[in-house]
Amino acid sequence: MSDDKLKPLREQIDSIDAQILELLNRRARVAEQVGHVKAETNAPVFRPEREAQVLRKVADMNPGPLVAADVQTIFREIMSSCRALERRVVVAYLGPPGTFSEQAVYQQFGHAIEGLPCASIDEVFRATEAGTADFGVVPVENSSEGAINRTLDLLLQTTLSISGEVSIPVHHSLMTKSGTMDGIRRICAHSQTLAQCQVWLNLNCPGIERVAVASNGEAARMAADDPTTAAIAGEIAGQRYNLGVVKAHVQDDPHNRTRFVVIGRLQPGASGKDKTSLALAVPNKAGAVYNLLAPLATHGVSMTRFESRPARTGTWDYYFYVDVEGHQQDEKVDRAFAELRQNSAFFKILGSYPLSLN
Ligand SMILES: O=C(O)C(=O)C[C@]1(C(=O)O)C=C[C@@H](O)C=C1
Repeated sequence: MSDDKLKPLREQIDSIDAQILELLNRRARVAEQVGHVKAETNAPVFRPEREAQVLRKVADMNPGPLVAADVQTIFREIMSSCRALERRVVVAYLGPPGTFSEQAVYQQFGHAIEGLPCASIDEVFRATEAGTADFGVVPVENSSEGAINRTLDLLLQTTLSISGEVSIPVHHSLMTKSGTMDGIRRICAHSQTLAQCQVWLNLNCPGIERVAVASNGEAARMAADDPTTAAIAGEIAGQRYNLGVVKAHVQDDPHNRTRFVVIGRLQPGASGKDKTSLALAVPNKAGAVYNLLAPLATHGVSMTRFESRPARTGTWDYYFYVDVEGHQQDEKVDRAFAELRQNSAFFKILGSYPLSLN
């Protein structure tokens, strides 16, 4: 009975799908032409500022009933596939596959890329600096645990620039091979993850040893090999290694998020809604930090993040990591930076890039 009613509706869907398919391939052929123009001038294939503009535009134009975020997900994949016709970009990230870093890669680049899982954050920087990867994606801060210090240290030294940011919700699950805690003697996860779950673990698993390992993906792999080991990781990592969920959402903060940055040789142009990251240091004397930041206020540039990190060179006391609204090519940002540079003992623009969509 209901099939009789479904049939004409499905015929409509089939006809619309045929039109979508035709349009998608028309779009892809234009992207191929863009690829030829870029190849003639050796221009970069991935243009994050253009992709950000397209994603903002489709969200603004979206009449519904599809929700804007879903429309953006669809268009991100369309652009990813079109981009892959020009060239498939290689993106290094903290592996193994199944980590939140891999999710961040797909959220930024879509799925039509070649992922390069690396054993450490250092390795992601090295692979990108060496040109083995076009881009790297590294975690920079977590909403519960704060800065990822290794990334901050490496950003100071690298010749690469930040060309994008991605923020993703981080929900951790306790998982084992059997899906129960029977016979479990240790719980493995990355040290940041253990810290993000410590209240829950103290309450629920007080007597079980906690072991920090290189990544949550590695913890999941270990749990798959050993029935006495439990892993805390994202459920995608658990699925990859066939683990059973003992308890979902064991992170202490239900709104836990991690922000990642994209690093590479590319320096994106302005997209209209951008952010610039800086690293600075001042001589250790009274009022120095206040004076350092005064030019931002003078030129009306908003600071969205301020982070300090002890300098380990012995030359200065602290490095400051500052994010401001705007692109370094914006006139007021450029003027403020010229003054900041004069007040600083160390001044490095880490990169200007489009604001993340979430
Ligand atoms: O506009 C471009 O430069 C393109 O290459 C096209 C396109 C797209 O599919 O819209 C693909 C890749 C770029 O990163 C940006 C946009």
